[in-house]
Amino acid sequence: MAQEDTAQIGLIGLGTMGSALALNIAEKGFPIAVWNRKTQVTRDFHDEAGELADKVIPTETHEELVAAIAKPRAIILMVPAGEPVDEQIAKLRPLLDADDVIIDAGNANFHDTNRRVREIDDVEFLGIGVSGGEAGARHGPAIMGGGKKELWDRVSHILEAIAAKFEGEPCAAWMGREGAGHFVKAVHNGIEYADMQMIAEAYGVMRDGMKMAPDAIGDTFARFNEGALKSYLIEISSTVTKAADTHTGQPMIDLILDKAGQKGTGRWTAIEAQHLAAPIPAIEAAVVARNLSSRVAARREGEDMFGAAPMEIPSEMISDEMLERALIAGKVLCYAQGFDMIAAASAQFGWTLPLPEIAKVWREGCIIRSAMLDDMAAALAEDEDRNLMLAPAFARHLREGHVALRELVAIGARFGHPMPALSSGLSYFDTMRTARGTANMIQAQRDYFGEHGFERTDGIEDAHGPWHGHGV
Ligand SMILES: NC(=O)C1=CN([C@@H]2O[C@H](COP(=O)(O)OP(=O)(O)OC[C@H]3O[C@@H](n4cnc5c(N)ncnc54)[C@H](OP(=O)(O)O)[C@@H]3O)[C@@H](O)[C@H]2O)C=CC1
Ligand SMILES: O=C(CO)[C@H](O)[C@H](O)COP(=O)(O)O
Repeated sequence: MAQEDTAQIGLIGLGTMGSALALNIAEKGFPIAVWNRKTQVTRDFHDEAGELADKVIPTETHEELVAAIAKPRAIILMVPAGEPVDEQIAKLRPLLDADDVIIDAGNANFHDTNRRVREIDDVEFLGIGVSGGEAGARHGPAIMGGGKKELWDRVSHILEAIAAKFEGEPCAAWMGREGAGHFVKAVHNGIEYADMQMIAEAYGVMRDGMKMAPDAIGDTFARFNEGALKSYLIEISSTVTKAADTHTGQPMIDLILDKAGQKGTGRWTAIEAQHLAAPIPAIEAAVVARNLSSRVAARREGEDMFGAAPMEIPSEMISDEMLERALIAGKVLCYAQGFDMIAAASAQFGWTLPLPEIAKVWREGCIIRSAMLDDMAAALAEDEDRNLMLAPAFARHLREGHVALRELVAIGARFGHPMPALSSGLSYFDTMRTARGTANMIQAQRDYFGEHGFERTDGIEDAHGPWHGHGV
């Protein structure tokens, strides 16, 4: 086939995600012009594109890139969030026409996307969340779009073509105005953090409490993946636990330092949840767990002083089945918290975020894809305002799973296995089924020291206690 000389779309940033996305776009039949900061990367990318090379137009300047794309142009940015995005926008703006659109497909902070939508008045701008890692970007990611609907409609034929499909339906949809797509992607990543942390906690129980070898742990995760837990994260947990290091032949997992990295999306979700007063304790606990994991030296000092926390758990007290049931309950609670936060943002920002559609988009392609998501989409379509834990299908999982979750968390406390996400999930569950909580004590204390007032159970509002000589 002859080399195309006009591209239907452009892409900046041929790193892990950008290169995979560009090949996916080319493979779906859309000629694409590409540019990368290091020019050699662009040349190598084109040289290595194989039979897709004819659909890839390598360019070495922004001017060349812009000239290679059919009008009205669409250019995807796939560079690190923050300054690199602003820099690329600044370079492109003088070269583009008013109806051209820059599409930031990285993991931007949605506040930055809101700002860019407001500030960029000479070209169009869309912010889209893309999930699925390298393999997803190459063969079908989940895509969460944000910005003007008419702009989304203009490029959606390309985005839907490259997206993952669930029973033929593209996992790509418009979420709402401004930074709505990046917001939904951030919450996706928050759920991802919590789910990963819960799996890591179960792994810790198997490794240190049940003294299981990595291969056996991998087999257990593989078994979990045949039931209600079926999901990408459980599947890859099995794969990574069973892999051997090519240099030493030892289990790879044993050679990885227990210090988790993070690029920001989980933290942004936790921070935003506080602004929204949206309760997402399992997600927050997962962010804290990553932060704590980085305190390697301090943890070693702690172990030297107090002794290692995790102890072997008597075999009659623990089982695979308990772990599986606890993880099922935990997983439901991760998603319930995430969707609750999305609903809170929808109300706060006036975005009308489409909750059932979000669950549908997450059914394939993304990192948190799971067999539960189709049922979640149905439950949210039935009643968007109901917390997912109250929907019959998920209430059933929780009825069956919370006993195991409770036993596991109790065992964790007794035998020194930290379970920040699982225990936060349990605590959330218990709080959410306690009609009479204990915040009356908080209110009494606030009123005592600050005359803050409280609402009485008999309906009297802005009441005060008798502590300083006056009541009601
Ligand atoms: N990796 C993943 O699983 C996922 C990542 N994302 C998001 O996608 C985006 C890209 O991530 P990823 O592909 O993993 O990152 P990589 O580090 O693999 O690639 C980064 C790319 O951005 C370019 N770049 C870096 N800094 C600048 C700059 N200042 N100006 C211009 N170009 C720059 C690099 O160019 P050069 O070759 O010249 O260094 C490279 O092409 C990020 O926002 C990330 O959060 C989203 C979903 C999943
Ligand atoms: O968006 C992603 C997956 O959905 C990226 O892989 C992201 O980098 C994951 O977050 P972190 O690096 O903080 O673990």
